[in-house]
Amino acid sequence: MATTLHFTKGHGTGNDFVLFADPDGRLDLTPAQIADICDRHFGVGADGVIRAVRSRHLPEGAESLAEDEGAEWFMDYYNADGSVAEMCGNGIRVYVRFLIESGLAELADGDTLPIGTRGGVRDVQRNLTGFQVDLGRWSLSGGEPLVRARELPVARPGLGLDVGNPHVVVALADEEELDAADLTYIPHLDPAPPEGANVEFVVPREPLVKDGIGRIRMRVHERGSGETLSCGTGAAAAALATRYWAGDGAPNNWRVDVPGGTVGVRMFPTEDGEHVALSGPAELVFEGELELA
Ligand SMILES: N[C@@H](CCC[C@H](N)C(=O)O)C(=O)O
Repeated sequence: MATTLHFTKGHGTGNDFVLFADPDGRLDLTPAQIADICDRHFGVGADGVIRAVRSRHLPEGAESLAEDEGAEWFMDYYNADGSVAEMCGNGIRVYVRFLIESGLAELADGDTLPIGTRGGVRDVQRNLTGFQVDLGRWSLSGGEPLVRARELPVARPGLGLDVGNPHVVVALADEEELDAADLTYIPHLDPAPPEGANVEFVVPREPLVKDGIGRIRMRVHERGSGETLSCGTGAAAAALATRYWAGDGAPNNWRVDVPGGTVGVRMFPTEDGEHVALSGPAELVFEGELELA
């Protein structure tokens, strides 16, 4: 029997998502259905699918509620190939906007909305660029795999980081090299992280620091989705890696230019260690209905 799915299409700096509300957790899509929806030729087309479900209806949501009982809503996130991801920095801003505009949640200026994710509860606030999300504590994930991308002259060492999901950041020689990389192919990582990784390629802007703000340009190949116009957690990982490479005195505020626009990254101390926050726009562009097989 066919089911009709009412969906909203949204994006954050061109990283695009199909969102739908399933408050009681009745509509668990299969990986094949998600891949069909995300197909840019035969489906709606998107980098990922986000289901809005109340945390109490999912086992992972129960963990979110144990962490923060205010995390009523869970961001059930899927990559374009149907695989599950722990977190999505652009997606969570778009998700919060979707919750607000659907009348499912409220968020006044200065207030915080905690959202359950597989990477832990994430706090979202409004800000001048749209929304800011505290991505929580970050860590070096220990690996420095050699990364080889098509059309690049040599393999380069990457830096593994965890910002709730896994990333490997690679510094390239210059903008020419960044433009030349063919990210329609999955970059080859040696050794390959068992859980896979999103791979970010970065170059500094000239100058790297202006008015106290670090500036980089980034392209990304996302695990499970391919090259995207932006990746929020990837931008955070790229800024953290660049600050790490720059050494003492490097700034804690960064502007990351991606093919779909610009996002902001900020590192700040908290009682439980340094956190990294991401800010940027969140747009809802159209609504539609589709028949699920
Ligand atoms: N586009 C997202 C990241 C989505 C998940 C990622 N592909 C993964 O598998 O970890 C972002 O904006 O952070």
